[in-house]
Amino acid sequence: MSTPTVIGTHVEVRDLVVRFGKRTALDGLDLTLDTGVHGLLGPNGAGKTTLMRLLATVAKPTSGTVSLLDHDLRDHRQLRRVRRRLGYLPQHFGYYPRFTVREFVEYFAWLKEVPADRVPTAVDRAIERVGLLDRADDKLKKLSGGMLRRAGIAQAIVNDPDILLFDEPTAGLDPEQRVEFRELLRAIGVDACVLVATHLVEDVTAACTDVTLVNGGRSVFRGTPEELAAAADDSVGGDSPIERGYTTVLRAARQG
Ligand SMILES: Nc1ncnc2c1ncn2[C@@H]1O[C@H](COP(=O)(O)OP(=O)(O)OP(=O)(O)O)[C@@H](O)[C@H]1O
Repeated sequence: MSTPTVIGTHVEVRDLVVRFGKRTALDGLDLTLDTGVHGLLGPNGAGKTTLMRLLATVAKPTSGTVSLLDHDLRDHRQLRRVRRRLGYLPQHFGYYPRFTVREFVEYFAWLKEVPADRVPTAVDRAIERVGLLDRADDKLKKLSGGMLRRAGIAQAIVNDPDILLFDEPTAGLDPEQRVEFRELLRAIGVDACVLVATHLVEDVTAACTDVTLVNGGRSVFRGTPEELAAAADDSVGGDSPIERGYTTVLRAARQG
């Protein structure tokens, strides 16, 4: 069956709760996302990775609903269709060290059921977009940390996904690569829904169309990077307006 070309809402999350024993990671989170580059900010333990894992369909909620591309994830066929249209770079990703960059990206093309005749072109294009073509035949174990991250980005984009989830994608990238990565985000975000969890507010300012701030498993702010910067209280410390806005909103949320 072919992939539907008409896409409604990309991500629709309602009253999402995730508990690990007594610990509540997500506490009634609501989120709707469509095309664009969406930043996900929040302090350590806020629930960002938990949310990413749910959207990547590798974990299930305790309660609440997740709808992706208007598909019901409880139905196996719909889930499989959605997975073909997803890209995910986890915070810590596993890989076979003896795979070359090309083999690694090809493997994900196969997992995403990219048609066999399109695989070579899709793999080359993904590797080229992260600037690793000259290292395409190197084994992963020979790459630097930043290059490995770029190989991780290449696997996430190889199927030209409609929903792209990046968890801390710029960790380990050098400044030039970070700038290029943000350009890549902006280009992909024209047609796709890109969600980027990060601690680097510069990434949000430079690349995101909007930002969601989570704290204690709840969304405490949603707006443009400019609106977050405008929320800043002058008495709050920080090196940039958006850092001050982030701290101001967070403190207000903590005070209830
Ligand atoms: N597998 C797990 N078992 C138990 N608790 C977990 C598990 N995964 C996450 N948690 C808890 O859920 C909460 C949210 O964790 P999560 O990793 O989603 O936060 P985060 O916002 O991604 O944090 P960070 O910025 O440090 O990466 C934390 O309190 C964490 O300890």
